[in-house]
Amino acid sequence: MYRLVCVHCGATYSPDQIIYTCNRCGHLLTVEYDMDGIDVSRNEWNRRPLSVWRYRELLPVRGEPVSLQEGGTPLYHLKKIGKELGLSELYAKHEGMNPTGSFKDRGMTVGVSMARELGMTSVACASTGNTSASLAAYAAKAGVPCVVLLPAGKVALGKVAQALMHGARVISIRGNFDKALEMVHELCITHGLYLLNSVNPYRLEGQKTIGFEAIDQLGGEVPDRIVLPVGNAGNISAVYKGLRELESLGFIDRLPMMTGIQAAGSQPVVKAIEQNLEVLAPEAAPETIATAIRIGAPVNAEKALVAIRATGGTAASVTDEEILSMQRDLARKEGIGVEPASAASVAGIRKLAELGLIDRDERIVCVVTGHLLKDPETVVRQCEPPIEIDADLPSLLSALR
Ligand SMILES: Cc1ncc(COP(=O)(O)O)c(C=O)c1O
Ligand SMILES: N[C@@H](CCOP(=O)(O)O)C(=O)O
Repeated sequence: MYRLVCVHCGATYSPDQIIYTCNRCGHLLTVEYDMDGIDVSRNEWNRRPLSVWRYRELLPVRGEPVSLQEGGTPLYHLKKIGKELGLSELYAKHEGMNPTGSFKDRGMTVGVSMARELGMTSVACASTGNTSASLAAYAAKAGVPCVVLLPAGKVALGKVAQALMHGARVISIRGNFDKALEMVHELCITHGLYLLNSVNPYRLEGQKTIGFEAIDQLGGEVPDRIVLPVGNAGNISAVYKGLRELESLGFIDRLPMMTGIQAAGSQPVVKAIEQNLEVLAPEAAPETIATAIRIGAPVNAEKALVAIRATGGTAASVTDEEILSMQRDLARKEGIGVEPASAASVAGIRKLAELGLIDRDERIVCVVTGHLLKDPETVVRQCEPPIEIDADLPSLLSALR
């Protein structure tokens, strides 16, 4: 049993209402379960395969989900990078290993399943790329038409390719992501499409399972810190919400310090934390090589600020050069291929460690959110091109010298 509750004024709504913001105050809604009615033990969860659906008692879907086998992503111990930073317990949870290559699949399996349960017959989103790739795939699986709005010229090639190939109607707007989200929200309200951006409370339920899995992979131990790249701030809010639920079930007895990392050219959440603002000041012209987090007015900011402050966490920004340098280090020292936005979480930890702002004994889980192949152009620009040679051994030996 659950209901929808406004995160700001507490107004409540029935779970079968198609609603994304509070009618009373305009803020976002969240899913609130009747915790006394949740009947499951940790042992029962541990007997199931590691996957979003291991945690189904804390998810809103009641029927058979629309699933592409999401979750169950690897948690890698970053031994070399950790050693360089003096952090012996540094881990990366590689969300790029989901079916469409990003954490969005955890959200979409739940969001698209709910679309079906609610009787919705078409879905839509705005996207910096990954949300659209994921929604297009899950809409294809569910057999519903899908519309996606992208900021023209600012979406990585692999992501556009995915949305197109999975059969979405792909529209590029001459404007940024924030504008695209405003437009698609209005389209959905006025024309009855189901909105599957992170303003959708059900979608975020799936994303909270990142935190559940990380704890299970650490043998049930809560990490001291969970670090996430922050764009629209849905993911950090979702992980925090999930951990609060585990705490209220008595499955964990403390919360990790929630830590958000943004790009220097797009850092409204970092500024709000640094300046102790109650309400975040949007950035009109966000810019970064990490296009996935090129977002100036994060819609989930209110929840993210609570998550960071309530857990004694922090927020920090990293430059594009720091992001790319960590993308190369993860690839070359650890064998982990991620897109630029994803490298931001580990780049942020490098920065915090170098500034002496974190304890070296901490056990830290960095969420790396999307796969390297999402943005091949940024990869190729950083690397020497292949050498072309004649097809004979002497030419090969000469090239290798
Ligand atoms: C790869 C990647 N990392 C991080 C983010 C940021 O997540 P959020 O918007 O939930 O803060 C996004 C998109 O939102 C993304 O696509
Ligand atoms: N990075 C995201 C942008 C935010 O989308 P949201 O629906 O999670 O808020 C993307 O991939 O589009």
